[in-house]
Amino acid sequence: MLELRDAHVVHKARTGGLFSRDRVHALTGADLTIAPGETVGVVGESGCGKSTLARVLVGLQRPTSGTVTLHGRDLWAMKDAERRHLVGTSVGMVFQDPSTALNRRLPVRQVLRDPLDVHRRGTPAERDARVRELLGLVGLPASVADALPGQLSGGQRQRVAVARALALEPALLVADEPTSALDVSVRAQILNLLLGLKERLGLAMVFVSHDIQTVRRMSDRVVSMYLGRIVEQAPARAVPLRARHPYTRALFSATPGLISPITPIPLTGAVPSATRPPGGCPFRTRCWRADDTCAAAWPAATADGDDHLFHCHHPVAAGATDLDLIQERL
Ligand SMILES: Nc1ncnc2c1ncn2[C@@H]1O[C@H](COP(=O)(O)OP(=O)(O)OP(=O)(O)O)[C@@H](O)[C@H]1O
Repeated sequence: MLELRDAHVVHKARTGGLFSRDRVHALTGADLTIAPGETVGVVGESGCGKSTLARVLVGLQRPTSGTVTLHGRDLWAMKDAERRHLVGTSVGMVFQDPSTALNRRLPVRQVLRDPLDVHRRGTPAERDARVRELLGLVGLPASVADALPGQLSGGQRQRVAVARALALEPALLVADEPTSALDVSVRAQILNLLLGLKERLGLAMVFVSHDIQTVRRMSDRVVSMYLGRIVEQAPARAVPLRARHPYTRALFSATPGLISPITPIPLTGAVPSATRPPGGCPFRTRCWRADDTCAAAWPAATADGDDHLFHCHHPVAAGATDLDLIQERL
């Protein structure tokens, strides 16, 4: 349904609000395919390019190079209006903060009608009916239609944002940190809502989150990113113990309660700057398994069974425990 091929995003770096000569490598050589109905979770430390990947997938960010193909059509080879129509009707996006994502001056009814009006869906009466249907779909009473977003709770606002994303019956929903701006008490409700909608509507979903436990619970496939690179894609049931990339293992071992209460696999040093990512494998400066080979070249993808790809010259053995890796690290 959606395919990225060798997608790169390079930004001009900003220092103190001014552009400098440096370039930020936000996304490097990303290959990713999203099949109908599947949920792909994206994990990685802050600044690794998760949001950039999401923005590229929904056509909000044009890749510096590489292709994005939606329903077999190259997004950036078409006219702007055509692309906006194709993306607008096939992909819904839910952002992190519903307070800024929704127009505060418009009542919810108009927020939800907007995409229907823009894409001229149905008659005015059918659009009103769709607004009522959307509110029901996300578990909100019809009376919410008259409220302004500011009169709603954070959880209700995010439900409205989900409803708006679903207005045109997209086949794919991309959710970038959809719960991180919400109170802990309502996070589970929004996650359950998304899971329910996915089942009910047969949606494919890309789910970006810092919360690794949640990504694992929500996803069929987990994509692990480091410094702009997708380093591994594995079935959610295979992580963490059958993940093969040392970074994926280290990331998951730092999540309390996931495997065992032992200390995480220690990584040395800080994440290098995205303006000067190390050549070869960018993780090599922190990886306990790295050697000269890792500096020489970015490793090609290796397959480990169906639906599992990793980029590593010295992968971890499938099934190695955290304790095995900590001992190896020492
Ligand atoms: N418009 C921009 N101009 C310059 N640099 C940018 C821009 N957008 C993103 N970046 C940089 O690109 C890199 C990737 O950013 P991105 O927001 O995609 O990461 P992320 O993994 O989503 O981070 P977080 O988890 O903190 O949201 C970062 O180094 C970021 O500072």
